[in-house]
Amino acid sequence: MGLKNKLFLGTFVHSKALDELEYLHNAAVCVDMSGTIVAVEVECDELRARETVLPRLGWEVAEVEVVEAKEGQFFFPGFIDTHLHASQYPNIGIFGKSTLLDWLNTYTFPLEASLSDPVKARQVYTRVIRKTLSHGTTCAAYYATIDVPSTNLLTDLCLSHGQRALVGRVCMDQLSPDYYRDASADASLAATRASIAHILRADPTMSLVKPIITPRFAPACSLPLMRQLGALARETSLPIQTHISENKSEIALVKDLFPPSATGAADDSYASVYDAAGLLTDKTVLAHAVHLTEAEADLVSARRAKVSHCPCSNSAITSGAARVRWLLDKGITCGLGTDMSGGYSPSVLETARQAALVSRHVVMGANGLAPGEEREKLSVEEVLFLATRGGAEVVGLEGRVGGFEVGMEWDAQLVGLGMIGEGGEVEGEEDEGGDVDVFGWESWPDRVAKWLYNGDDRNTKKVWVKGRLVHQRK
Ligand SMILES: O=c1[nH]c(=O)c2nc[nH]c2[nH]1
Ligand SMILES: [Zn+2]
Repeated sequence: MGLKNKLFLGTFVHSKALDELEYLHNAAVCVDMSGTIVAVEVECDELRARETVLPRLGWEVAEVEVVEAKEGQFFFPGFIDTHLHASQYPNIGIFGKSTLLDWLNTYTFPLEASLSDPVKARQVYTRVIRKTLSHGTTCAAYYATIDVPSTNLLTDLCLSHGQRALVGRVCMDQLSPDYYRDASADASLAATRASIAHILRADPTMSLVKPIITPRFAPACSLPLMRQLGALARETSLPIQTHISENKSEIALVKDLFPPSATGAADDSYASVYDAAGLLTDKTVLAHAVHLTEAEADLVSARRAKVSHCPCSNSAITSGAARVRWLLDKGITCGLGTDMSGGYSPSVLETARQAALVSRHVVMGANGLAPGEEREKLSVEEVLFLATRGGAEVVGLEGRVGGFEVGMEWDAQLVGLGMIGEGGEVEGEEDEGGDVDVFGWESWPDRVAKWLYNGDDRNTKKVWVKGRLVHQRK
């Protein structure tokens, strides 16, 4: 791929802990040809890096590519979108006043079914990858559709565009329209195996793309199918993604469809249905988890399953306000999901902003719950943790991406804010800051807060995955 050793210079910001961002100023990060961070040096300008760090690494100074963050710019880990439907991208913003079950039938199933057209699938999947990369999403956990060839195409496009991804063929063999349903549990399993085999052929070491077993959600899956997918997860050690407790009517439907007499579970809760089928593992990503009961959250925690918090979607299709602090207090690992197109935005930054705001609604009293305590509020630092390190743990990439440490891979974005000069103009033609104006007197935490609340893709200047430049703002 013609990759070179790289030297990144400037300010680096990443999460140290849930509520703590670390600011490394005047720092140098060296990334080798494989995309791995091999040195992180503070108090290190270009001269010092050339004279001491590069020789120590045995690198030819002339062959190193240097990328410098200018005044007002900083490097930040790439975002991890832990839940989105690549196939629904054309529908973002289109949901009217629907709620989950009518939204699926009205907007979603017809669109997903139409992507069995390979020309349309290529158009949509190319666009969603480009768009999410342009918003700094370096890793995405994608739902595709039930169609194997177009799901394979999504894998191929992630690889050619260089986006890290988990790709899931959607499994659904009941309670969905005739035109969009797997013919049987066995057919669903066989198709899933075919899409897994394709990924393993295309990326044998799963260095960029990994398969993820994807039962759509309990109502659309028969018990035999869920059990077979649970067995497949045990056989392959692959991750699982599904939805849980998003909407009250959905939960009532699950209780009707899966009584304990059928599942063998101790109760009729949504989490118990998945658990009884072997789908609640430490590699399971559960989207939403808005209305979990205390006992369900304890079960999710005991199984070490993860939660993808999708605040844009939960507000858009009126699902409710997930209690993230409560989930975190239970020891459940959480990340953020745009959940396009239940969610209206391709941006994890927007999702982080909405996570902060929804947590304030929890404090004010949402979901028919009594107003929560102040501490339910999520801070700027916390939502950015969820968008990076939290997301990495949700998708099983902790220690590999989500921060700037030796041994981690360089999945990163260069963020630029508008620096305002004395005349009130943005300094430097190409340094558009979008809605983020920085006057120069703000502290670094305040600059990052301004980015969180007003930033967008105009601030995402460059994006790398595994050391490869995969997006550059024109
Ligand atoms: O947000 C959601 N999007 C979906 O496509 C879906 N399918 C089942 N449940 C769902 N929830
Ligand atoms: Zn979803």
